Amino acid sequence: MGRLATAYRQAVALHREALRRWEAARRALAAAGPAPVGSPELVARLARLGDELAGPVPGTARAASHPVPVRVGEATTVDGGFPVLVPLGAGAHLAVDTDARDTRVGELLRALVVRLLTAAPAGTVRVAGIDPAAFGATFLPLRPLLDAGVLAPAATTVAETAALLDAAERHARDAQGAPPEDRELLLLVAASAPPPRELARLAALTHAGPAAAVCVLLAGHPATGPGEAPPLGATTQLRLNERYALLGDPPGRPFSADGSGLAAPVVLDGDPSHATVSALAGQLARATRRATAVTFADLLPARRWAESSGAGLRTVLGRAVRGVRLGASDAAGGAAGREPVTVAFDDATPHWLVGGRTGAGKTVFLLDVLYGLAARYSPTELQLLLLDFKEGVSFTEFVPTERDPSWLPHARAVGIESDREYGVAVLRELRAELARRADLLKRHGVSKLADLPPNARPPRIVTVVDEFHVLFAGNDPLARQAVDLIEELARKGRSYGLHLVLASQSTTGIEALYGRAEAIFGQFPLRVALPGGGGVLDPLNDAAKALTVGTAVVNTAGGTAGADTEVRFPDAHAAAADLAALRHELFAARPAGARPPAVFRGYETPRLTDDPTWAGLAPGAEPPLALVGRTVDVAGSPAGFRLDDSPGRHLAVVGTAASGVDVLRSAALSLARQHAPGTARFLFVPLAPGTTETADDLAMTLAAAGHPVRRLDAAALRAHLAELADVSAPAPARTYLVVFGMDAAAGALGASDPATFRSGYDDLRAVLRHGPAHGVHLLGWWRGLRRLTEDVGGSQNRDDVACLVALNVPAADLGLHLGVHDLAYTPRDGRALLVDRHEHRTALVVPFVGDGDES
Ligand SMILES: Nc1ncnc2c1ncn2[C@@H]1O[C@H](COP(=O)(O)OP(=O)(O)OP(=O)(O)O)[C@@H](O)[C@H]1O
Repeated sequence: MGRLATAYRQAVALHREALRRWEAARRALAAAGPAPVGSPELVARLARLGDELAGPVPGTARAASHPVPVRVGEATTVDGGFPVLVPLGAGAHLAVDTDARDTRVGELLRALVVRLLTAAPAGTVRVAGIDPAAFGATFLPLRPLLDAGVLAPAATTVAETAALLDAAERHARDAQGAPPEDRELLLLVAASAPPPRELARLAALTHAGPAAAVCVLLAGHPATGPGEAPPLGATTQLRLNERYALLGDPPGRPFSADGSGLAAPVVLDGDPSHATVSALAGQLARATRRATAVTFADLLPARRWAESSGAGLRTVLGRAVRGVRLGASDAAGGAAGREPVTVAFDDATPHWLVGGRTGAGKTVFLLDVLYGLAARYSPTELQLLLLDFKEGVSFTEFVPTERDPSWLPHARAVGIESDREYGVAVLRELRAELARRADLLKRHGVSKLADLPPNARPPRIVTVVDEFHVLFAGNDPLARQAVDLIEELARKGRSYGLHLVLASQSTTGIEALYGRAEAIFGQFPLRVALPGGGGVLDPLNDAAKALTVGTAVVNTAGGTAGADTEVRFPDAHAAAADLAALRHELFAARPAGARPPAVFRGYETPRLTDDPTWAGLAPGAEPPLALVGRTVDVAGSPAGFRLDDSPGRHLAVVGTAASGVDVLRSAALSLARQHAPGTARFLFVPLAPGTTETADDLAMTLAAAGHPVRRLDAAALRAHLAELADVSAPAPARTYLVVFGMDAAAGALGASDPATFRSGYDDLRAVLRHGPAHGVHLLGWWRGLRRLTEDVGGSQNRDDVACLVALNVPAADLGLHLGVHDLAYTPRDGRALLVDRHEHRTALVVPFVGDGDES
């Protein structure tokens, strides 16, 4: 038999598997029958068969578990040529004795990479190159594959090669432990031989067997230099001479009986065209995108509200990103595996710390988690407190709005663009809840929530604080309170089913945390690093370095290296319609009598007439309530003062801010509403410039409601004060003296009466002391704190005006006036500090703004 026929038989034997799949090829073989060696007919049939045998059906070869026949070139004989294929894939490797500085070798290696990738299903083969001799140039023509995430940047230094081999060995170990269908092939292509140590490691991989799912293409082996080249396992050897390549026997499927290899010299295939490489890269990138797309539906359970939160809360966050990190980037391009990644609030991970620069997907991540939880647990199992400190819309979708009156039934309180005071109020509520739960556990004789009988078990509460660094900003008393509260809640919350999620762009450099960060964050074992959020991980853990938007590292060991899972999570913003549908579904299923969450919107300007407390005011209330705004607390409770008959029940509004007028107006209007017509009189004294109109408006409004009203000037004010100060006179009707710009009365009040030697201030102070007992109350706006102090007769008399609304007054001055050290107040637009000296009450409030249509 001629050499051609022998080689032909060898080739057929080698490709038996491929032939089985190729029905057409089998038929061609059967039809071939005996043909004379060298006949043109046989050569033609061989050529046809060669085309068909060029490889398996593209995209079907499971190269990780079975070697795939891959074409290397064409054998030439005197009778003609035929394609030569070698087995490559798990457990079958190739070595070339010349390195890629010989262009034929570089071309061959690139052709093999492209063919193997073409043969295998997308996402099942990843490629990493080693190219110390040409500094990676061998792989440059494959650049599109790099961009598609299939090819890792080539390792060119010893360190990079060693790191790559670390990853490859990890990959081999993981693959050996994985079921064959889950393995993916790592194709390691050494364009030239690495240094001896690394070469030995590479050689060892060729002995690791098919289960390691590694295929090595090693050029420049055996090394020509001194020293023994390490023996390779299961490797087809290719030797180059000037014109041809000589192919050794493939492992397990020898061409020859005596080990001499293929009897015909081979002309190696040239470079794949750029178009081929680009097309393949495009196709793989598309397939990767399809395969890695994680959708919002992936996060949802089969049944709504079917889970119990007894032992903890659990939700699916996304899918694990599969694959080895090869060098600086991930050759898998972050391909998502099938395995869902679950995160939990339980004994092991009671609290979470989330980091990520702005735009890294923090809001999306939080929405994914919140909807995932809300779909699994009913509101009797889970409640949410959501706090956002940045300008934005993070949690707006959970609260009723005009456009969408539904809300998330789990949400108890939602703060949007929150004030720090609101944050502290929420934390205080939580601490109160913690105390209630401690009592409950004690009564049942158990030490943690999970041990309570199901019918007595309160819901777990997850509190999310987005941009929490704002809460701790500065080093003022408020920041310290916040830190204290967080520390206590973090320490004790675990046992009581209270869980915290602190998210921020920066977790370092928070002054108020100095010396305590470790104690606090030590209670947050679950760390989530989004892009730019590596700060939540251990400084030695760089797992978050190469993250892209849509992926995160989840670490369950406080950020220490080795406990990382990279996860791809869906873009909740892109699935807004699905989210809304789910929210509506959950809303429709809310328990009977469910109430919407308490909402605090930092930017909102409340109006008296919209306030539910105003609506509930009616004549006959004793003592009457002077409403001035809303408290910055969880419930948004009314802010005001009860004007009873004890000395000092007067209201001073202090500060130059024009909103002082609105505060007085709200107080006067709300008081008027609590008196039947004719039972209280209102004396309006507009002294500050620009207040006449407001005073007149108010006077008209109250008169229309049947209340006796009068407008006074400064002189008349003094006369009335003298009258009202006379306690021997019969008590007048309930009287409210409403003074806009009390400080402007200095001239009128300061002068002493030549007959009695009394000044207006003497009368004023008498009214402040004794007025309330006679039904007389002063409501005054002072533009400066010093004037107020002087008017009441010095700070020793400050209790004579016990109700204070401080607008833009510096905290230091205010603290001095009140005799309070370390007052936590930062004056700003739209906020005021309410102080009731009798009730020892201090609260940040949002004063009502007037709209002129309270009538
Ligand atoms: N899983 C994802 N897949 C794809 N795109 C995403 C994903 N998560 C977020 N994005 C996109 O990234 C952008 C930023 O997301 P997001 O609003 O959550 O960022 P953020 O960290 O909250 O930003 P900021 O703090 O500035 O508000 C959005 O355009 C969003 O669509």
